[in-house]
Amino acid sequence: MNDILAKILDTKRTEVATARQMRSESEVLREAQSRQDIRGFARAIEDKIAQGKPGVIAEIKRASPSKGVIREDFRPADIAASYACHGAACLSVLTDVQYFQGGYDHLRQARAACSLPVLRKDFLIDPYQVIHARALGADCILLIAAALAPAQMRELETVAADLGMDVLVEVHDREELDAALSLNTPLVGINNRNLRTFETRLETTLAMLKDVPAGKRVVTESGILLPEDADRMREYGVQAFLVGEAFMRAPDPGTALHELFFAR
Ligand SMILES: O=C(O)c1ccccc1NCC(=O)[C@H](O)[C@H](O)COP(=O)(O)O
Repeated sequence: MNDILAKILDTKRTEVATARQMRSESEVLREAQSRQDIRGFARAIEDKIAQGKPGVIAEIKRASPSKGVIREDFRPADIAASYACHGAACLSVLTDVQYFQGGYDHLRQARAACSLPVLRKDFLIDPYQVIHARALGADCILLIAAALAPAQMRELETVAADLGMDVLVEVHDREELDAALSLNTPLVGINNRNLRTFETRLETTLAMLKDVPAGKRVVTESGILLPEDADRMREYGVQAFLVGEAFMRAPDPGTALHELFFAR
């Protein structure tokens, strides 16, 4: 239990137990089901790609365990609007408080500021959190294969699908990919960052591409910092990207998105 992922998952178990005491799952479910405002997340990525553009999932995060505080001037609504203006397909919003200084309000504010679909970026281990994601307004959830058994992932995917949400399943190695491929979702995120050691290598995506079957959409995640990084991925046929730090460190995150993907 000495790696950061194990520590985060411990925190999540406590958070879920506390949340259940504060508000029952059936009450949160009623709120989630009453929302009629789902935005197609996978669809938005495919639409961009069909237009010959990259499908960029632009992240909103203040801090991370590996980098500490990344952005001091942190206004989720302004950041979301800037991403929307500069060609993002979707948003990814950190809702974890303890390790990423995220929050539920960040998701609410970002989503209200634009019409882009939103991923709840958090460490989901329990149906309660999936239902809560929709109640907050999320259009997609993240399932991290390093954190979940295959049967758990399938259960959480079913809960998400019943609420109309898409799923991005995240893997870092071949074994996790095999587990992820048992899900229905077409969205397979290959995280270039090892969540236990923080080592980040773009070769992680490139090495695993050949193992992803046709019909799945690879999203390369983490460590895309320079236009050359994006170009390298495109040369190998990768068309969907999840990017955080490169945008969050820039004075205007949307301008940084434009420069990374559209300036040449
Ligand atoms: O980034 C971390 O330190 C981290 C630690 C433990 C679990 C997850 C972590 N990050 C989540 C991500 O993978 C990134 O937020 C995402 O892929 C964007 O990466 P980047 O463009 O490098 O900010």
